[in-house]
Amino acid sequence: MIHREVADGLERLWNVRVNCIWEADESSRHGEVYIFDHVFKQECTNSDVYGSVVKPLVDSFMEGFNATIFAYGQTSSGKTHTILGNKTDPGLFQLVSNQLFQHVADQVDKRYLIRCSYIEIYNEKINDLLDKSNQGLTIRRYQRRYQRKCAAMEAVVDNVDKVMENMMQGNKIRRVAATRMNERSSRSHTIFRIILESKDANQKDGPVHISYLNLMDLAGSERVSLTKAAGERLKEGANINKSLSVLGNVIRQLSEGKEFISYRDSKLTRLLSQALGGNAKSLIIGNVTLAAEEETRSTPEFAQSTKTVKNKTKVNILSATEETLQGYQNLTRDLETRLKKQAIKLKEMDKSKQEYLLEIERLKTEVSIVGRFQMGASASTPKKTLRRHTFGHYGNVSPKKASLGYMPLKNYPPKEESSGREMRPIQEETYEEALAEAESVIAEDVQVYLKDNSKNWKNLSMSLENSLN
Ligand SMILES: Nc1ncnc2c1ncn2[C@@H]1O[C@H](COP(=O)(O)OP(=O)(O)OP(=O)(O)O)[C@@H](O)[C@H]1O
Repeated sequence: MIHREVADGLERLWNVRVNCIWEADESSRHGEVYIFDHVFKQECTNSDVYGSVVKPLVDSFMEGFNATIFAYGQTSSGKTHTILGNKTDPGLFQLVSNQLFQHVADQVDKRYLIRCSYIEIYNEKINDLLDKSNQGLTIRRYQRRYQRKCAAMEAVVDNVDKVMENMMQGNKIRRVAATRMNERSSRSHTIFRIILESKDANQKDGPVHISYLNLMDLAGSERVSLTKAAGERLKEGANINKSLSVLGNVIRQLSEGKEFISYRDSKLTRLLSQALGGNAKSLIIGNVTLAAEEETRSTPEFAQSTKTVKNKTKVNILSATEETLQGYQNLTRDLETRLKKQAIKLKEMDKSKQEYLLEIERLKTEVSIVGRFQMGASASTPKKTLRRHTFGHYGNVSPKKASLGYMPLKNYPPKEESSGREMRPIQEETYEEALAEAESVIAEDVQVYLKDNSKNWKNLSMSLENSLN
């Protein structure tokens, strides 16, 4: 029983001993004793579960058999805790990965390639948890093996940390929500798949063994009367219950030896078809709470029906040609993944380019505003003022010339420019030179002005000539 159940003062309604579980109330009309390979008491840890039932399955996986482990049970019964665990009680993810990479390190005469993928089935839609952009995947048969898979991203992993990194990355986007029964209730079924390819290091063209290990955390069945779900949670709950009910039907059909098995009725059963009646060794972990009657009963009943399902398992060996094909497929997949990443990068670069272009445009506008301001300032200053101040003028000047910045020589140097600096007295020859230069400057001005204002050239030349006299 978990903290919430203890805090709510719930009673223990089930008894557990060795490999049996039965209802504490003997008078219950369901007073059946359910017997399994193992029944773990509530004091047991994930490591106890792993050591007893999971490790042998992982051993088979490493020998080349497909394997599937799924956690099944009502909402809040501890499925995610079993698969993910916590710091003090590591989950199957961590324990399986430790075993796998320890095995790989020990086998010096073998070469391995290990990949992993992580998907969720949410409201009957398959989403890639390792690649956010890869959503709504379709299920396909592959390699003439009647296996089904979807084009999820496969990440190459070569140590435990990388497996955990991928798992944590996927968990960040897995659909989880708070319900009345569980603060972090899984709203989707997840499948973490490890693909192991191995071959003899000394045989160049030797056979390749390939096997799949699926670690599944199913969403929990839930009763609306207990969860009080509404809106989106209600829709999710309905989808979860529906897919679990299809799973129950498939198990029943398999256990009754029916010819037609309704795998196609849900995405979950289609993806699980290998694990249920196909080429895989499967382990079902039924999670229950001892504090509920009816909901808890449904789990041992389901688990019991799976016991009669017979799978046909064999080691998967790829021929040399298939290995090559597999290699090409891997290469294509890697390239596709890299292409996708590049496309995302390009998009980002394009975005930054757009931002740069906008910035350039903004700076250009600023420059032109400053330019206009400077032009305006120079337009308001008589163009020749400075030049003429350098040599000054003799005698009186006409009002027009004065407006252009000319001044009588007797006023030279201008008071406002004296600023404490002593000016050189103007010599007679200097004046002659200055006058000659002034005339040439004015002639230049006239030429320029005439060019620009050809219509008014006569008036202007006259006025300039007048002002010089
Ligand atoms: N064996 C355990 N030891 C300690 N805490 C546990 C154990 N099992 C479950 N819990 C706690 O109970 C709560 C519900 O567990 P968990 O989320 O694993 O349930 P679940 O079956 O995955 O639920 P859902 O189907 O709603 O996702 C969590 O807070 C979890 O930490």
